[in-house]
Amino acid sequence: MAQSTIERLEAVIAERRKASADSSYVAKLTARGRQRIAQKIGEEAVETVIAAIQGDAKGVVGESADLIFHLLVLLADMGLGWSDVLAELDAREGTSGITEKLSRPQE
Ligand SMILES: N=c1c2ncn([C@@H]3O[C@H](COP(=O)(O)OP(=O)(O)OP(=O)(O)O)[C@@H](O)[C@H]3O)c2ncn1[C@@H]1O[C@H](COP(=O)(O)O)[C@@H](O)[C@H]1O
Repeated sequence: MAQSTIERLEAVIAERRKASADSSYVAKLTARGRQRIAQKIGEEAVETVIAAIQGDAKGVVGESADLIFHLLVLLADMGLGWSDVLAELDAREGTSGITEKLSRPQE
């Protein structure tokens, strides 16, 4: 099966975690610790929110990419992966009242 963009990026992040901090952003950020990685997620989330409020669609796309990238770095640092997040979302499928309402046949 073809790898998704997220899966390819996860593999790159896993590899770059082992690189030298001089040659890799992932290695440099990882060396600074989980608190700093988490802080970067907060910063990127705020930048996404600001772009959204400004109606800056290109900005939202760029900041969302930064946000998801940093989230993947955090998941890797915690021994987790995107598949864990997808499994959680799958488990929630059909549990929301809104989803049930939307999927119920019209009377
Ligand atoms: N997708 C990304 C990616 N998105 C954002 N960034 C980096 O995230 C940083 C965010 O910018 P900021 O201005 O907020 O932060 P900064 O001032 O550079 O750094 P801080 O000291 O503030 O943490 C920038 O340095 C970007 O280069 C990324 N760095 C790497 N990747 C991917 O990760 C791969 C491995 O990268 P290296 O680890 O550098 O080899 C690359 O091939 C890319 O595919």
